[in-house]
Amino acid sequence: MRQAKLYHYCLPVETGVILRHRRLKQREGLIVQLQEDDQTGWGEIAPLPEFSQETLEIATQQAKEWLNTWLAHNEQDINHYVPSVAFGLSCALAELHNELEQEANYRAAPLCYGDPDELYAELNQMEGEKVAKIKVGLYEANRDGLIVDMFLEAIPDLYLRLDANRGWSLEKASLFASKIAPERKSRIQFIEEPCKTPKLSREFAQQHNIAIAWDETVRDPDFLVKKEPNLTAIIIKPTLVGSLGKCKQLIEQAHQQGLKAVISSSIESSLGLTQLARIAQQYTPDMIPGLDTLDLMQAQLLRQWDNSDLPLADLDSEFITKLTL
Ligand SMILES: O=C(O)CCC(=O)C1=CC=C[C@@H](O)[C@@H]1C(=O)O
Ligand SMILES: [Mg+2]
Repeated sequence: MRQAKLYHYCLPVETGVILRHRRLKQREGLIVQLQEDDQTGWGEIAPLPEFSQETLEIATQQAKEWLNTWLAHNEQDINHYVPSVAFGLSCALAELHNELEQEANYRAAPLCYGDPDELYAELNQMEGEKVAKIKVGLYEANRDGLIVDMFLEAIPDLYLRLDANRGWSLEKASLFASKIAPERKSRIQFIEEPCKTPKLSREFAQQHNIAIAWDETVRDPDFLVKKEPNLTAIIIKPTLVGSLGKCKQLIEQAHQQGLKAVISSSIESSLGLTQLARIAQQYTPDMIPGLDTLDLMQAQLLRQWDNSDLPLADLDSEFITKLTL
């Protein structure tokens, strides 16, 4: 006997600089629940404005369509659906079939939203491998370079991930690089998409001997995982990429080529985020995932993130509405 439920959620958030061109005040998405016999599976479908191609309206329409085919035992291949829908449904199916382990990797790389002092305090308390992520390309390249170099000098066991979201020209990226002491460059694990095009990013990496990672490029329709000089990692944001199966394939291809694969958030609620932490633990166990986004929200949804003090909202809360299928 199959049952399916679909909910809409809307949570207050303060995304600050993380989304660059748009400051979200609320994060909206869908929650799906599948039940079969005595098993249950949950999933989150939450297209991210500015990053996802699809709107929430399209995602809702597609989710309803798939759920109705599933209820009729005639389900369609989820890979034919938009990425957020394919991902959320595949998580619900994976839970239903007990294919997603419970153990999670909660060691997210702390994100710096602009105030270096805050990150400094957090890093000094961090146990084990020290890895943090800083957004660059929002202020002057010169300033970014000085701040990054200061962190690397002040904390000798620190590794940094940087993210420019294709914000720099080659000149600006070079100005940034000129501020980093040569002996500290190797502690930049990577810069995600430093320049406006992948071609310029490659040129930058080669000229300055700084590692890069693909994030936006992974979502290009003709993207193929390929080892290249100075490329160390690919960033996988499942909500933007698609089904769990597709993400697993990308991770395997990256590992086969000696590249790292980093599971990263698209600002999902704690429901989706804890699933991402479980996916990271299961498929990229040696890699700290990029999941430090829960604190942008004012509440958690249905599932508790390790050690978070945010209130936990349930299905009866003001943030959730049930939809008809
Ligand atoms: O990857 C992480 O460590 C956290 C998530 C993160 O940085 C992002 C999430 C969503 C949109 C972005 O601006 C940003 C990114 O580009 O990677
Ligand atoms: Mg990025």
